Amino acid sequence: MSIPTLEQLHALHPLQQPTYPDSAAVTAAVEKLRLAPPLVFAGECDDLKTKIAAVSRGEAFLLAGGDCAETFADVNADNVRNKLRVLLQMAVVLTYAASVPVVKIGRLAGQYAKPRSSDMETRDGQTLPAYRGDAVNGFEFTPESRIPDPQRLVDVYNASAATLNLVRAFVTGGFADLRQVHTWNNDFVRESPYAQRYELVAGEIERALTFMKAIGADPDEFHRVDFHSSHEALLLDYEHAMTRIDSRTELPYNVSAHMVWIGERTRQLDGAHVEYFRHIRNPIGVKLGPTATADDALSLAAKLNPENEPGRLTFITRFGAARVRDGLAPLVEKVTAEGVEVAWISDPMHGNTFETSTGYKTRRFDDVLDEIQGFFDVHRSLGTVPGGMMVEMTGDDVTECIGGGEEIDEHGLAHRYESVVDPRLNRVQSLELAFLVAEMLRQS
Ligand SMILES: O=C[C@H](O)[C@H](O)COP(=O)(O)O
Ligand SMILES: C=C(OP(=O)(O)O)C(=O)O
Repeated sequence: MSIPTLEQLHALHPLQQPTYPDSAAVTAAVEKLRLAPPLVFAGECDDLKTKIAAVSRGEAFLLAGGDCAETFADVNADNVRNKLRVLLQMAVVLTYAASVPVVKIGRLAGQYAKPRSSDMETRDGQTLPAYRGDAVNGFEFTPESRIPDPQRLVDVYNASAATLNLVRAFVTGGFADLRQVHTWNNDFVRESPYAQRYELVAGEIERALTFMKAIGADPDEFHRVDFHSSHEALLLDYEHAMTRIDSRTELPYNVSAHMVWIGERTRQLDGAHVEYFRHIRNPIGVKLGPTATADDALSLAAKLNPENEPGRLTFITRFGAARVRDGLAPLVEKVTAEGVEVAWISDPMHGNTFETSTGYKTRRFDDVLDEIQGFFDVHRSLGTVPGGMMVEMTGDDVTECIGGGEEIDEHGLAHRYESVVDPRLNRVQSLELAFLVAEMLRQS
């Protein structure tokens, strides 16, 4: 099946695309990207697909995490390492407490484009185009900065290449070695009860490793981890330009990330995003929010995974804590009854956002936790598999979400609010979540 041309996709009027003032500059950027080396290889995407198939059978748990929106300014070693470190800590906690392998996926090395509720933003009486991520325009609230610039698509490629290069170096070059479990915790807030709890887990792992080594077992898996990249494939100019035919199979793959997903706002069955996604062979995700019906899910599965290939399709559900129990159950029930192969993942962030009286977009830690609990409850009651979670988090001590052990309140948000779009769990909240979800996983 050959992939549609970019012109054919644009003829379907894709939603959430920027309006560029200079179309020749868009063509030039796209042509440049078409010649760029791949960021990932098709074989790596296939490996991830196999792992997600195991997730859907309940043999592994998927942990996806990273920024809501990456920024070019944050492409540096400290930032990438901090994010990776918390993800590795979360994965260790989940693996140790629940005794299941964890498939690790970063929302990184490409998560630069954001769908927005409104095209325009007004501040102090001035109205400008909304910020749509560094892939599109600048965050600075000036008319010049908010003009969509297609050169940014090339910048996304370069930033993603630099990030992925660092990630690959970290995960294979010793940083992710299990013998570093203590080191990952070194500069953690010592008073945090979760850092202390983590120390206990790390101590037990260390003893187990020493024992294994003593009996002559020191497998490769102790020294390196598999880590995968993902992002919302929103900007079709970029995603189409980053699609290549795999020389082994002659099939098209998006080579900008191992896994890509379709957002809640662009999952229309006859829309351009679904049309593009049905042609690529990567493992793919689709967000399903409270307006999704079981028939929507079935139609999406039929179109995106007609061969019902295990690991190909992941539904990432984001109903909100208040609606997850009633809303998710009918979907899972019908999709399962129809024999559809799918991994179910909870996104406990996007259905739980609200704005404080002081103007901060935030989420309550308790709502995030409750949505995941609801997700587990639904799957437990139906005998299906709660496959994993995708969270917006950072490795830094930001104050963007309310609650958690540190008890950040509305006033505390101002202390260190750095996200350019949606609020992320900070380091302590992320680790705390991992311990609480590990408990749910153990019980399920
Ligand atoms: O990350 C998701 C969306 O891009 C985000 O929630 C949209 O936010 P908005 O409603 O402020 O546009
Ligand atoms: C935009 C996102 O989510 P959703 O499509 O679910 O709103 C996201 O995950 O960044």
